[in-house]
Amino acid sequence: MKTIHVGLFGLGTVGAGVVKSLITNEEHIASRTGFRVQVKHALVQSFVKERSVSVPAEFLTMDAQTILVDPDISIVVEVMGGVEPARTYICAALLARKHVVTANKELLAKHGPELMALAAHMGVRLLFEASVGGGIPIVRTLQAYLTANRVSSIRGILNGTSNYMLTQMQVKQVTFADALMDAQRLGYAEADPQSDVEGYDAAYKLLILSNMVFPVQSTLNDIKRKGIVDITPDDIDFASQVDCVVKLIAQASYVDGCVHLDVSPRLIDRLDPLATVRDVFNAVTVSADVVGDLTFIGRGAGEMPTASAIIEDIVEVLRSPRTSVQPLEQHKAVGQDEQVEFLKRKEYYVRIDLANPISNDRINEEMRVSFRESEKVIQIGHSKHQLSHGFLIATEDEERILLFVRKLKAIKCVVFPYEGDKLSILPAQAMVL
Ligand SMILES: NC(=O)C1=CN([C@@H]2O[C@H](COP(=O)(O)OP(=O)(O)OC[C@H]3O[C@@H](n4cnc5c(N)ncnc54)[C@H](OP(=O)(O)O)[C@@H]3O)[C@@H](O)[C@H]2O)C=CC1
Ligand SMILES: N[C@@H](CC=O)C(=O)O
Repeated sequence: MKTIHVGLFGLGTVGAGVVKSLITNEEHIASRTGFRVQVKHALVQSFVKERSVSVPAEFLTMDAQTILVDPDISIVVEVMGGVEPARTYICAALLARKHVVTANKELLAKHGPELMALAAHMGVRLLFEASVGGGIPIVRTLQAYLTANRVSSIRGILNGTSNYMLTQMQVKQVTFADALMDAQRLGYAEADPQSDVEGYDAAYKLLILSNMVFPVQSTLNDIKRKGIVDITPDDIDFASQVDCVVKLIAQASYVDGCVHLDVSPRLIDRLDPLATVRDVFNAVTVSADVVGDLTFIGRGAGEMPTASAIIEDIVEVLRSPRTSVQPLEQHKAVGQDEQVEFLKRKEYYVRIDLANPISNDRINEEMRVSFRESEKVIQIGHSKHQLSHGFLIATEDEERILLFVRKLKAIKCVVFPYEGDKLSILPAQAMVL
């Protein structure tokens, strides 16, 4: 039986998971593919760092050339993260006619088209299942099993760290900082966790999916992005008062020849299927013209789920060293900044943090002058000392929310979409509870 030698760029959380599972499942993979798959070298930055997998000293290298010039290594797995030097090493591997498997969403979101073109030119494969949704097989499903469908939207939870943190804050009442530390300890967070909590990571993944299914090529600049950094336990509490939960939702829609991309926290109804997606789980609903809606759910981050996606890509290379799927023909986006009418948000969750306590009478008075009778406002809660107030507001004009906030001399205001149904069942008039 032939042995396939793999070179790893990186031996952190994901790299260690790949090594462990290739060892554990070596016989199983051999029986299913007819190949033995073994990692020969791993590129690291330190020889002395403690690792979750024990490897012989000669296995590690700090010189990328050890992998790049080794003729035995036919598949390179890039799990180091970041743009450089990952991009340079991947290009060098492709130029050396090695297949590349990567989990690097940031690199793909920023340089995906050029790397894919290089792989196609060199006649080798560049696979990236692990870059979106951790262990969920969403990338190949979209590429290979929805080719005859036209996709109209993708909506989901694409960042395991944020979802884990929001769940911990909701269920165990832990602070934002403690929840983040926990996510880092569990290996879910990026090396720079700002990428997770500021919504960049989810935006990279949304862009990768969007560019696979829509005929218009988008860039990171086309994404409206907001992360969970401003979310407080009060938001989670106010959300529960109206049977909602806070989730970081990534959404891509293709309407009238334009792609609309948005990553933001949202108050979603607790009966929304995404509301039950907890902890590190991710979920993606794809809507397509022939098949209808398909929902995928699974662990979106962590050592083993991500290793699973990488190994399935390695197996895919063994089965099909030449791609059989034609990429979608795309044209560049033009004039996409105008949101189409039905995508415009009209219902908002608003939290106002004030420097001094304020009475409900005063809030009521400001509301009367700030909002029209046709607009709807409910106060859904306030913190113990009335310093933090939560509202649901239905308005055609987001500016009026800011005007209302300014009148209260608030020091901080958080506004994001509300997707529950409490406002729709109210009569059209401003009111305070
Ligand atoms: N963690 C997860 O759940 C998931 C991660 N990903 C992606 O997978 C990739 C890896 O993530 P993860 O394993 O968590 O990251 P880690 O930070 O745990 O590991 C990174 C590894 O790369 C090595 N490395 C980094 N920079 C260099 C460099 N310049 N030269 C040599 N070696 C380098 C590090 O070496 P050393 O150990 O010596 O420091 C380390 O072994 C990232 O792109 C991430 O976005 C994708 C899906 C899920
Ligand atoms: N940091 C990422 C890791 C997987 O892509 C996440 O939390 O989702």
